[in-house]
Amino acid sequence: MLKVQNISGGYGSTPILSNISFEVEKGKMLGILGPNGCGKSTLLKVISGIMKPSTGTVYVDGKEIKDYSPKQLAKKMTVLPQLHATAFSNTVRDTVSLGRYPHQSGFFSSWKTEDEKAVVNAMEQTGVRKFEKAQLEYLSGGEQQRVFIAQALAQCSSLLLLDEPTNHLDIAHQKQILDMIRKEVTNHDLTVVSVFHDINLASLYCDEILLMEDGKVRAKGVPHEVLIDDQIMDVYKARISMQAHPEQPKPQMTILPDLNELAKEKVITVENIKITDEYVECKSAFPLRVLSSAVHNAGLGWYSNFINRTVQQDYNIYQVKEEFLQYLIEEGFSPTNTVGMMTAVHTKNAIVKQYEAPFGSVIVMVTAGIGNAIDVSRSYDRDNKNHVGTINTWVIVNGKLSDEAFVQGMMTATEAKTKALHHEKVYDTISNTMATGTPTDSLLIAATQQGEYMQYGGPITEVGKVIGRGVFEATVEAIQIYRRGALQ
Ligand SMILES: Nc1ncnc2c1ncn2[C@@H]1O[C@H](COP(=O)(O)OP(=O)(O)OP(=O)(O)O)[C@@H](O)[C@H]1O
Repeated sequence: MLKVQNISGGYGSTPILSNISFEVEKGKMLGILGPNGCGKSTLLKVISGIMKPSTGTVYVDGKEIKDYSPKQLAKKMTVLPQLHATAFSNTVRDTVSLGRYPHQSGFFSSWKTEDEKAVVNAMEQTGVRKFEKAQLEYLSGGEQQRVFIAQALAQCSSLLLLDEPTNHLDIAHQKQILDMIRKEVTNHDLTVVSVFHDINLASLYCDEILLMEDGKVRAKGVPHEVLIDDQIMDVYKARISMQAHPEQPKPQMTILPDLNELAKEKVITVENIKITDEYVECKSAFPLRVLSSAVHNAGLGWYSNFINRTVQQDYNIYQVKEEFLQYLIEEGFSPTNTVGMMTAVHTKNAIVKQYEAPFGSVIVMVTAGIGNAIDVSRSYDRDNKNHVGTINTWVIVNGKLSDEAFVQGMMTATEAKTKALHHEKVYDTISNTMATGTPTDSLLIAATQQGEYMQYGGPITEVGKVIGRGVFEATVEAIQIYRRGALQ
């Protein structure tokens, strides 16, 4: 659909673009990214024919753009430049109707049903029909932007060139406009080339990304191939981290700020752990990075409080999440800053230990109810009912863990727990084989993210050695206490 070949050019004698080549297939959306001043808008001007390159060629549908008449080209291609504050004295409807000019023979003299349909449809899609009689100059920046998007859509061309289309729009309208453009791409084979400043929106909505740097193409490809931490940090000269999107296989970027307060030394010790009749609590003055399978706030996040709450054996497990949230609120815990587990084991049977390591200390907390212990390799033989009996484990590391160290730390802790069950000869009473855990065990790995950086958390790393030993010893002790009949 669009082929850009060896484009170089600039303003006067100042070169801006240098040997740019790429293609966009029909029905695809390409996002152009790059730092301020790298030449994104200049490239759009060359593609649209507004600016002549010093060398190179732009083809649309196999034909050079210079071989199209302006009207023919406007039927093929619509350009939405960056919105600048200007006073427009036109109504919204008239502004959108201007998009139909390539389809007119004499201006407005040949207004047809299909023109009317295109204008109304574009106003409805962009949510501006309610303003159709209003003067454009009285609309907000975001509303004006939507009117210009409607004008571009009313043109009904097969190639849309957009320069920061969501500039000025709030998140609901960013989503509405981009969802709508995406739908046109997917359902009606519209081809889109759009400049973005928001890397995350470009990643979410575009099939491919063209990353520019100093007037050149630094990379082009599908979002996960182009939006790589090191490459983005190098091009934008900013510290960032790429994370997985919760619903789509599209990487999302987070800025990593250089905040001084992060540098202050922060340490967790056994003094931070308090045991009441109702729960074991770890209260920190600062948030820790946590990966857990807890009841409340499972997954990866930052939290300052962890609680392991004792409940009665007849606790109604069907409304656990709602009830736990209510409990946290009543007890004065911040639901968004607390990770919560529950157990039928009395808090007085919790084992809390501190281990010193070369990088700092590690705190381990375990409560072990083994009345429902199972052999995971034989769980297919069981019913699906939940019974009382859970092993809850916390591992709190005074150190800085990578994502893989968090996951490896969980594996190391799980293996240590299973080894403790074997050491204590805990059996699955149904299969009559050695148990490996219980069906409802919870595990939490937390790290202060201060001090020594640890890339790995497996059994022979410094942190893995402490996790392995600590979880094993604490779980053995917790099982022995349980067996002494201390369960309430
Ligand atoms: N009309 C002009 N005359 C002279 N120089 C210009 C003109 N327009 C842009 N430039 C220069 O060309 C370079 C590229 O500008 P361009 O607008 O293409 O960058 P951009 O990547 O779109 O930037 P931004 O992200 O800030 O919108 C900049 O150094 C800019 O100052």
